[in-house]
Amino acid sequence: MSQLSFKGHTVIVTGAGGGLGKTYSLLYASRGANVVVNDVSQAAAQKVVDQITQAGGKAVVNTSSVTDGEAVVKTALDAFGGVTILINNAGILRDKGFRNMTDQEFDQVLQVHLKGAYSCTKAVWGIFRKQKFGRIVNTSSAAGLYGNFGQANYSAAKMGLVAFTKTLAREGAKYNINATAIAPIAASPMTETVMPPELLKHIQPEFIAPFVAAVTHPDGPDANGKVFELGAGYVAEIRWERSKGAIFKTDASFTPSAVKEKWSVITDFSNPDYPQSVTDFDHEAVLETARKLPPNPQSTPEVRFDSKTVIITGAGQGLGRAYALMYGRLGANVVVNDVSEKGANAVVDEIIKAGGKAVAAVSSAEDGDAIVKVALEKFGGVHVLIANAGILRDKSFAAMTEPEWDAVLAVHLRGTYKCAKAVWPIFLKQKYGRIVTTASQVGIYGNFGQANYSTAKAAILGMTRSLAIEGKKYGIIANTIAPSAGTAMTSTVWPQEMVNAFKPDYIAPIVGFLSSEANTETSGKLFEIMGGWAAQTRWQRAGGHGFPVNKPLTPEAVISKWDIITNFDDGRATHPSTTQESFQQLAENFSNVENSDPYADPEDSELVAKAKKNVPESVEFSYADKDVILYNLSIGATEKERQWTFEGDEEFSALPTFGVIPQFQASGGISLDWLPNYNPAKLLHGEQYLAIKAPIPTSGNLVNEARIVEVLDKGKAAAVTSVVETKDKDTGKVIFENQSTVFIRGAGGFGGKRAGKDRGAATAANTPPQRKPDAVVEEKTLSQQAALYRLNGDLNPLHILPEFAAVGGFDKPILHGLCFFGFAGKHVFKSFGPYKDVKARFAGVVYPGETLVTEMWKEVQCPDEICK
Ligand SMILES: CCCCCCC[C@@H](O)CC(=O)SCCNC(=O)CCNC(=O)[C@H](O)C(C)(C)COP(=O)(O)OP(=O)(O)OC[C@H]1O[C@@H](n2cnc3c(N)ncnc32)[C@H](O)[C@@H]1OP(=O)(O)O
Repeated sequence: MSQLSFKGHTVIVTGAGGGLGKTYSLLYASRGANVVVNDVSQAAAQKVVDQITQAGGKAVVNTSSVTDGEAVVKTALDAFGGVTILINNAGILRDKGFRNMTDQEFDQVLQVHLKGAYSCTKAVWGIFRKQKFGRIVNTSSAAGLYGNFGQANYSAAKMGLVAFTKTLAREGAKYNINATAIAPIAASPMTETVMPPELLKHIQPEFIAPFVAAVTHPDGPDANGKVFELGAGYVAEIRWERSKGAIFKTDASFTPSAVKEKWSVITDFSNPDYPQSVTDFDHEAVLETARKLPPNPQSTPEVRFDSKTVIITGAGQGLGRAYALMYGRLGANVVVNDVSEKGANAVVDEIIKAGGKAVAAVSSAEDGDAIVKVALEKFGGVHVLIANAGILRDKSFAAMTEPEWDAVLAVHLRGTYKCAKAVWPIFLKQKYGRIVTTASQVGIYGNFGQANYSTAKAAILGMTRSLAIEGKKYGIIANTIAPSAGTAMTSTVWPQEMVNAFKPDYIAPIVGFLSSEANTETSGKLFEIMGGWAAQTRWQRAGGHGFPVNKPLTPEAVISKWDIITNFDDGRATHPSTTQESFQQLAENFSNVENSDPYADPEDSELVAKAKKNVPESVEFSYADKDVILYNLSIGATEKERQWTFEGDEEFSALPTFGVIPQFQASGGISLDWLPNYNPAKLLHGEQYLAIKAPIPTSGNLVNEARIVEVLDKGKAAAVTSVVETKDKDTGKVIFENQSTVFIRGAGGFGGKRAGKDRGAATAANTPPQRKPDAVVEEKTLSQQAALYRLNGDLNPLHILPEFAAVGGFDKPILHGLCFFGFAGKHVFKSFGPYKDVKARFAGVVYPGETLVTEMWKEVQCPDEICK
């Protein structure tokens, strides 16, 4: 495809003073875009702008904080009169173990990554809608997708951006606004602080920028709402994969013990789904199945919470209330948190009346310390945290106000953070704790009108995964649920019928099992739950494509491999569940070095280098049974050997050395007239190597690719070796590899190198063992052997015209090298059976009618590990 141009586009790149942002800016500018280089460092941004303008590009500096999106966009409007592409790239790190992370460190990271992306996107959104074009790239991270040690803040922000992207994609689609999330691994001033230099050299930002350019170009591939992992030349899409899940009867037998009994069904991914949105689910079928089920079998001992103290936030009604009542029934000390004193007290009364133990903790979920204080004062400890509190402020992104964004993020995300933070030291100390946080299907798949809510919910998932990792060795287990239940919150958006069918009571048992002592294994996982159905959801990653690391990557190259990057169905898809697993596949690409000219050799003279570069067109070879029979006959097969001479024989086959025939026109067609004093009559076949890589078909269409691999100057003569790969034309499967050396007398002395490289089996020594041969076959060739062999395709007059042979220095025509090669190959086959490769040096000429003697030794090669 022709080079993508960004002429007429204005691109805002945030955090563009270094690393990825700088690389994006340079690439866009080199492709004709106007670039707004945003960075809080004036000096760094100016440097990038200078570099662009010196190269003839157009760019301006903006030093506003990304949380002031209006100011960033104003620079674009002032300088270039518009904006078409926004790359939300700015970011900071404040890595800390969760125990030591300060609120400030948490807030700062969320502020720059999440609020920054929100603010800049908000500022371009109206413009994009009006002009009916816009491209947005949000920068996520593997740490967000999978969680990471010491990055609870960063994981939250980065996972939040995934859902933000998915919601923007839904809302922007009809305005031709596309949003894409990337999880790049690249060396940058930010990663330099956390990664070893050895690693950094492999993960250059230049491998990321072409992808970003490709997905933001108007003619780019469809990446709207999609998420990609990329780095070190490797690129793959990831998507959600959901287990079929388990269905429970929604009666009194739906308990945590019943959930335990069916846990392996919930987490069974043998027949998964790939939902695209919150609506990709057959509610009615689930309810129908649930209704018909017998009471749920219970595991023993019963899952209970005696002497465990459980904090539930937002427990005055809905889901939180259902949880509180369940825990009360199962023996727990229940701390009922709610902002509503009335709501909290009512639930406490209900629990106590039923014989349970409970206390109200009336405060905002953001005041985690106050809630934990109540638990400690009343019950002397805390073992379980169910972070459930939440609010909705649904609005289309165009209409959403900053307070609406902030309020939702504060209650859901900061509330969950503050409560987790408050219980964390207690959990660490007692080496026990269970956390269940609340995401939403909206946070998994994105949803129209819920940019704030989906972002907050996904952020909770990212944070929880980091907590699961950090808590592991302290017996702390943390999971996230995405419940759909009829609650006061959902009743504003759901029809009444659905609210009734999806009772909060049907979520509680799953939460109960996850938060119980009985759950010792499941941590950092995500579950979708509703109406008696529960399933696990995880990432699936396409097999992806590894671009060669020694070649600059281009947007065009990315687009050319789009089908592979986004193909989940070619059997190569994986399920990374940690940053380490995610990174492994990227790291495998470190060694993906493509030799643009695999046969180039720095020692080659200009003459030779030029000859090697001259790659002939591929040559096709079609053949039928009779070509096989002719070949077999021409190397001495008889009418009695019907497997070689009668096409109707059950074992009809080609003799193994037939492998030299399909390639002959390709290797023989390589031009040699560039050699000094080249005379075709002086050419002799010097050596042949044949590898048989697949069963030999008795007819077919093959295709041959030939290259010169080596040219040696033997003083008086030249020795030229070619390599030919023969493939099945339809399947591309390699069937033969040949390496042929021709020896051209009188064409040497051109100043080339004398000795060749080790090409493995193709340059194997030809010295036979000292002992007597294990087998000897003698066979007389026919006087017309060469005349017959010619018909396989080598029409060299050397083998038929005495006058031509005379110029070559022979008093009569000589036999084709490959003819007596075939005889010898047949002798080996008859004596020892099939072989996979064969190498010969033609050390002397053979005249038709002479007798060939093949002496054979069977050598058993002892593998190193046995013989050492
Ligand atoms: C399929 C792909 C396309 C192929 C197209 C082929 C078209 C066909 O139609 C052509 C043919 O079939 S011709 C018939 C078959 N070939 C022959 O009969 C050649 C027999 N060999 C000879 O005559 C000599 O070995 C001879 C003349 C080759 C060499 O003898 P000398 O000149 O005496 O060489 P010597 O002094 O022993 O060694 C000089 C350097 O050359 C290397 N060498 C020797 N024999 C070689 C050989 N057969 N192949 C490759 N290299 C060879 C030596 O190792 C030596 O190298 P160095 O000096 O670096 O040690």
